[in-house]
Amino acid sequence: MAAIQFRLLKQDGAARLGSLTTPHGLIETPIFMPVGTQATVKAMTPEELDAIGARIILANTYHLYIRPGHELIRRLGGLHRFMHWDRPILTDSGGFQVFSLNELRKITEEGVRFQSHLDGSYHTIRPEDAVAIQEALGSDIAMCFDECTPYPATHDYARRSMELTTRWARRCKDAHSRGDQALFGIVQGGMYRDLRERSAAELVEIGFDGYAVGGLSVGEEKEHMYGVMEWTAPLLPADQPRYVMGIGTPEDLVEAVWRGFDMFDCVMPTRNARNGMLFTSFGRLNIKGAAYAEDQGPVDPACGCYVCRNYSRAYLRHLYRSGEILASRLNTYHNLAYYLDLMAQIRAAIAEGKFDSFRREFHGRRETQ
Ligand SMILES: CNc1nc2c(CCNCC3CCCC3)c3nc(N)[nH]c(=O)c3cc2[nH]1
Ligand SMILES: [Zn+2]
Repeated sequence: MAAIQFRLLKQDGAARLGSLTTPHGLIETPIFMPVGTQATVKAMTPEELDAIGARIILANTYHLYIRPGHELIRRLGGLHRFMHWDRPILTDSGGFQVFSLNELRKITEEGVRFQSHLDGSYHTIRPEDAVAIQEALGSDIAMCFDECTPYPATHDYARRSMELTTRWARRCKDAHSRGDQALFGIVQGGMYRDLRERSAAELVEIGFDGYAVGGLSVGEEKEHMYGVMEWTAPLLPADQPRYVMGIGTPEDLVEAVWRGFDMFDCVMPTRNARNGMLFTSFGRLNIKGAAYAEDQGPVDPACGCYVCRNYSRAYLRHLYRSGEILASRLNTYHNLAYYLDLMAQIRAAIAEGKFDSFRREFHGRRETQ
């Protein structure tokens, strides 16, 4: 049987309510996927992730290849056992990380040659290697090895980059043989409609278990980001998952769902938490602000999470200013709970056919505190 089964349960405009069945359990979509780069969602235990409703998390091929090594993880029973997470895992192929972590990298037809960001040793990752690493890790969903086209890029560069990504996608599919693991293609093409349409068509022609849209959230203006989403989503099979990579803020999530996407990942809720930036139903809140020094209220009165039920803004501000480890833990817990609860609200709105009014109301009540 196929590694995953996607069922489209309801449409509300372009927004979709779906369910994704994987070997490690069922996922309701639209879904936000917490990022766990080095086999951990920073500052959170798997039990805490489960308690706030996380149903799939991300890990990264590049980081785990560099340290501790994918063969070690294979020998120890795979990534689920290694990190004590028995729900679905999606691994990114490392393309984006190689480009963003290593100035000294060289892209050739064969693959990418780069120096380890840890010890400077030289490595080459080819599409076939990226697939083999993900098979060793045993993630439920693997991503093709792609080039995330930088922004800005000329049409000519974006075309050549997209064509390379398509040739690499073909090689990834030919190399992929793990039957209980899905493989997603990644649409590229920069900010050019003709290239995005070609990339989507070429990947659908090759045939994958799901499709991601890459090359976004790389510094482009919002209208470019939303434009690419609008052009691309309708070209991807309606009965398969659509994942837009590296997205995004709560506002971006609502806009991407509205344009027909099902899966999202972003480091913001976890990374911003460690910097004291908290997400709430009324916008962002900077917990180190002096205004909160004696504020006995919760981060967000509308949030029912463990942190908002038991700790005051004053206490969280104290922890953060004191550099306490608990500051990262509680801030991360709340931010992820907020993101996951937002997705639950979005799913409920689509189920009731009320996503349009949800979207208007959502944007209407937000500004940074
Ligand atoms: C933040 N913006 C952004 N992220 C992108 C990412 C990374 C998505 N997040 C992966 C997790 C982070 C570390 C562990 C896995 C992209 N990844 C790929 N393969 N291709 C992109 O075009 C691609 C494009 C992206 N744009
Ligand atoms: Zn909360």
